[in-house]
Order: sequence, then structure tokens, then C-alpha cells
Amino acid sequence: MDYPDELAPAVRSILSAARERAGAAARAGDTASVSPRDLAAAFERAEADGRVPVIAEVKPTSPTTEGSREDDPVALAEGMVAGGAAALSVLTEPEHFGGSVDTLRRVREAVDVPVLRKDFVVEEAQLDAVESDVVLLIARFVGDDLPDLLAAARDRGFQVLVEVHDRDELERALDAGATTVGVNNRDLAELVVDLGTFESVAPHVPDEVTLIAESGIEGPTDARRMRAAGADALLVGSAIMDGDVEANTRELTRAEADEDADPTPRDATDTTETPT
Ligand SMILES: O=P(O)(O)OC[C@@H](O)[C@@H](O)c1c[nH]c2ccccc12
Repeated sequence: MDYPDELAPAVRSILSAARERAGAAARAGDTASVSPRDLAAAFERAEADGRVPVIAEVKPTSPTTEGSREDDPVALAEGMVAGGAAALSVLTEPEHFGGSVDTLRRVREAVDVPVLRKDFVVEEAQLDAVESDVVLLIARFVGDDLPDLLAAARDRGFQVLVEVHDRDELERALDAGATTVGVNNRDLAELVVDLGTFESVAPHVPDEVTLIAESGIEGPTDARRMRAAGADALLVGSAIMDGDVEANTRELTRAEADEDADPTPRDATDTTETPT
């Protein structure tokens, strides 16, 4: 399959590499069969506990990050859970994100929260490379194969997060029967982030769908902005990976509790200019 020219060169190369690995996975054998940890229940537990539901992402590097983080991913994952993360996301793409299926396996063994496998799954065989509680399918990259891949993932027991970037992709995800949808604020054609993306797509997502705001959330203010726009949960990588992961995660999971506790309005003009 040829990928559209409008995709960033890094993204095209990621997709070709994913297809090559799919062939190897197919030859390796067993079909995955998972007993997943319930993602929606993990979000509800966080809410009940006054935490913003955050999926914290173990992402050693990326095409848009300088350098790479060499710490033990299991220690990072444990720090994220200690900071209140409702779930984790682990990159398994090796060439551009420094991930591996072995890292995911180790992280999932070490924690008890649901773990999302973050990779570029474009063929069914890739689903068998490693077990996780949730797998990601990116609407833009799987095209017409979305319904079949969704079914193949569910047959194996996975919960599925379908990632979209605009309303067309959202419609395709809903038609395919997605019940958990992520809106990626990062445009995969140009790798530019705009939090307005989530705000423009979110109003069209039915209430019963679990809705996740992905990418570009840099701190508590962005977290509150995405929640105000309807996010049930937030997927955050870079802002957590940069520095003390436990403290960074805690700051995000407490974004609403801290705001409630703060008697001074952040910005007085916010309230005076709100039309009644
Ligand atoms: O580091 P950020 O901006 O917080 O983004 C996290 C996550 O949303 C991002 O890594 C991501 C979203 N969709 C993806 C698909 C593949 C690889 C990575 C991603």
C-alpha cells in the first residue's frame, strides 16, 4: 500500500516499518488471547477518587522529541501509577519511538492498571505480537480495514481505542462500532499540535462513547481545557516524560482538585466576560 504524500516523511517511514514487522509477527505464531483490565472502570475509579483520569504514556522518544530517555521504563511506569495515572500507554514501535513489546510485557506485569499498546497496527498479524489490555487503531492509517481490525482485536479480547483527527474519521470510527474514541490533537500529516482539534470534534461524539483527548496537553491548564470540552480522560506523553514523571503525573491528575481548592480565580476576566 502506498501512503499519501501529505503524511510527514517520518510517519510514512513508520508505517512501512510496521508492515515489515507484521510479516515477522505472522510467522512467529500464536494468536493473542487477553483477559483485559477494564479501561472504563479504571476511569470511573479515578473520578470517584477526585483524580482526572489520565493515561500516562511511556514514550522514550518520538519524531518530535529531542534526545531520548534511557531510564528503566518499568520504574517510569511505577512512578506514573504512584502519581495517580488511571491507565498507562506504552509505545511498542521500536524505530522511531524507542519502544518494544518486551517493555510493554514488563510494564504490564509490574502494574495493575490497564495498559494500552501504542503502535501502528495496520495488519491483523501485528495484534499477536504482545498482549495488552487495550490496542490502538488509527482510523487514518487503517482506512477501510477498520471494521475488520476492530473485530479481530475484540475476538482476541482486547479493548480498542480508535484514534481520529477530524469529523470524517469520527464518523468512520462510529460506523465501525468504536466505543472508545481518542481525538489526536497532533496532525499526523505535519506533526503540529492544536488543542482546538479536540474541541471541534468532541461535540459530535455521542455521550455513551468514552472520549479521550490525546497529545499536546502540557499541564493542568490544558488538562482543564480538554475536560471542559468533554474529555472523559486525557492521554499525555511528553509533558509527563520530561522530568519527574511521578510529580508531573500528579499535577495532571490533580488538575481539578487543585483548582477547586484554590479560592482565587485564575483569571478574573474569564468570569466577567462570560455571557449569561
Ligand atoms: O506526547 P504527547 O503530545 O502528550 O502525546 C501523547 C500521545 O497522544 C501521542 O504519543 C500519540 C497519539 N497518537 C499516537 C499514535 C502513535 C504514536 C504516538 C501517538
